Amino acid sequence: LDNGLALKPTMGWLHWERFMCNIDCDTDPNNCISERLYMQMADVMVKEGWKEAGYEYVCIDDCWPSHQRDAQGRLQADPKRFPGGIKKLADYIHSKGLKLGIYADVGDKTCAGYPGSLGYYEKDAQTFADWDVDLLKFDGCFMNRALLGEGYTNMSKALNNTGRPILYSCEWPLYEWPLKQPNYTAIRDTCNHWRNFDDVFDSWSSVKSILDWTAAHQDIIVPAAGPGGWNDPDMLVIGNFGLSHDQQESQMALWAIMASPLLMSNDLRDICPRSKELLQNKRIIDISQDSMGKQGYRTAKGNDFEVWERPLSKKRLAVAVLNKLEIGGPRGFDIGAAPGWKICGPQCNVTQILPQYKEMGVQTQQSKIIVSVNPSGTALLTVTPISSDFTRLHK
Ligand SMILES: OC[C@@H]1[C@H](O)[C@H](O)[C@@H](O)CN1C(=S)Nc1ccc(F)cc1
Repeated sequence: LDNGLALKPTMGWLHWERFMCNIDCDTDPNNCISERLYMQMADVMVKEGWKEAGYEYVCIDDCWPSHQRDAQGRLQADPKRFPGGIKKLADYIHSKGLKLGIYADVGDKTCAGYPGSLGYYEKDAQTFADWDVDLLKFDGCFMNRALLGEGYTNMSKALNNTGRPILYSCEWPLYEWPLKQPNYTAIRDTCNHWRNFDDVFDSWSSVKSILDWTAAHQDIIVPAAGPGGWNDPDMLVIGNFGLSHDQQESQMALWAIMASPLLMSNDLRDICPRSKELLQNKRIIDISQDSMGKQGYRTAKGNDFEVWERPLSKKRLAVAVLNKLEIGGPRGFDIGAAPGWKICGPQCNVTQILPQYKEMGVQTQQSKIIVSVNPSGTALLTVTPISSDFTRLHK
């Protein structure tokens, strides 16, 4: 969507996978969906280097509203859980130099049964603009599938008509695939990023299913990605409970290769240091945020390895090698066998980023570079060609 936003994949935090629809603030005040949760996350994001690393949007998901619209027909936050209201929360988030995201639904109700926006697109868009909201995640539940496109495009226009730049995150293709293959040109024209596939869960099988779906549909979805519009494979679940450290490295590496939004869903108030270091790894974030904005894709698969590659600016290439075998120990893979290796001519610089940082120095087309990859883990590297005139001029 050409609204000047999401020129790089959106980075931030989104409550859903970790906090879901926990509205019991009486017995669980620290984890319920309340203004306090987002204010505390914002505080931590500033204090603990998340903002500095690039994480900017603090996003509310489902279950924030009251079940009734107000007398003017406007959505309103649950008064007990958001006593200050959304505008005041946005002011607080902005005072921290961060941006606020909110959630609504194209149909009659949200997926959790709160008021939907069908019939209220203009009013809800104006309400969010009046509250100084910076992002809208627009879900697709309780909607006639044949009318999804109309709904998503009408809300896109409504947001634009408010005059406030609001990043528009859609679930249009996810809900349309069961009906027909979505038109990704229309989707890119309408949204800043779009969910294509099932909700992520805190498990390796969930992350694998998202990668398998993405690879199976890459010819259709990858060309649609670029500055202003991205494929959204859903939240980062790094820092929670279900992924081993190797699997966390796999999600971080492959979400960067896929040019995916980096929206964490975890508890930043209580996260293990290794996960924090991984999520704040500058070299991986640089791949994700690369200025050329071209999505990577799976280039090889075999012997229970997968190679995913992403073209980067300045003729560089990011290469990720995923070991899909979940038995045995670390296995060696020759990066020289990666399809993209042909860019290493006559020479190239190779830097390994995961599982640990290692400068591998100058290599040639014929180099044999064996990287060790743990079961369900990923090795992530960048390859930088050294052109011959460079070498001649810099002898
Ligand atoms: O209610 C909101 C929740 C999150 O926003 C997800 O990111 C959205 O994809 C939708 N969503 C949920 S749980 N959707 C949903 C998931 C499973 C299901 F059987 C019915 C609805």
